[in-house]
Amino acid sequence: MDQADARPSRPDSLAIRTQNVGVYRQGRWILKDVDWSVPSGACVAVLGPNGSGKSTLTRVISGYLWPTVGEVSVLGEAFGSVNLHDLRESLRLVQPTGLAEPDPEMTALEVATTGAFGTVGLYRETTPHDRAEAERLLETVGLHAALRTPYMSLSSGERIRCLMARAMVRKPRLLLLDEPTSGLDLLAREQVLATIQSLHQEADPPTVVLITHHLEELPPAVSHVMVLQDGRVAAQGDPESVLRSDLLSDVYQCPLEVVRADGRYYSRVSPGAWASLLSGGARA
Ligand SMILES: Nc1ncnc2c1ncn2[C@@H]1O[C@H](COP(=O)(O)OP(=O)(O)OP(=O)(O)O)[C@@H](O)[C@H]1O
Repeated sequence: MDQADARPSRPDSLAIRTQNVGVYRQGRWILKDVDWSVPSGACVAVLGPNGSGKSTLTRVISGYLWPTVGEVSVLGEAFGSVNLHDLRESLRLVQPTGLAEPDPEMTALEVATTGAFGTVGLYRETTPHDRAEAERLLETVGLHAALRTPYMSLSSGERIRCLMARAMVRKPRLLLLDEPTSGLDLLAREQVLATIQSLHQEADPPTVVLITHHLEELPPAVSHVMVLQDGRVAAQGDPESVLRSDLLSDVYQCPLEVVRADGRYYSRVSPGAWASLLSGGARA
């Protein structure tokens, strides 16, 4: 099995290891036989269509869902023998919408600064170092002009970049990005991808797991891709070996051609295929 390239800083350690992980719900396996190893410091992607199990796997990795079977280790700690609360201090999950919605009246800088303690309200004192780090990260993600802008006035793309800056304030060792480009227009999407790429180029970067439906949304930093299909691993390995037209046509049940340019990947679907998509050739 192919594994993602290790970064030189921590070449020997695995950020994530799952063995035979399965989640059984309502009479079926929504994840099954998931074996996955992610070296520390790598930027990896989990790719798959709707319902393939991406969010379920994310919840397992972040310790919010206990698998029915299998072993999970995150940041070298085996689930079952680690205090998950302590472990979560070292990881951050970023989602466009979620339970952890910031107070809309807080400024971008205040929201980013709350990353110092992992909650979304300014419930604790922050240090000048936390604020300086939040400001630096907001500049890194291209929000230097929006430091004093209320969160509610930020665009969707700016909000997600603000949340990514927030997630980085305390230098997490694992950063989970769950469909960060969902609902964004082209410019906002590209700004988020540029942000992922630049955060990965920070000194001693966290391991990044990017969850997405679309191969267009993989920045060149991604060194390993796992493709999920119906809760199973359809393929995993380096992007070039995994992002193949035949494989993805099968996974997405749509005849597509994968095009590669400048370290990125794109899917092309010919209008000639549309008739078959509407006549039972694709998912109902
Ligand atoms: N608690 C549950 N009980 C039963 N089925 C569930 C439960 N949670 C998720 N599922 C099902 O498991 C499958 C995988 O769901 P999941 O949300 O992990 O997929 P996904 O790849 O993240 O999908 P999407 O891209 O649409 O967000 C789906 O068919 C979903 O309906």
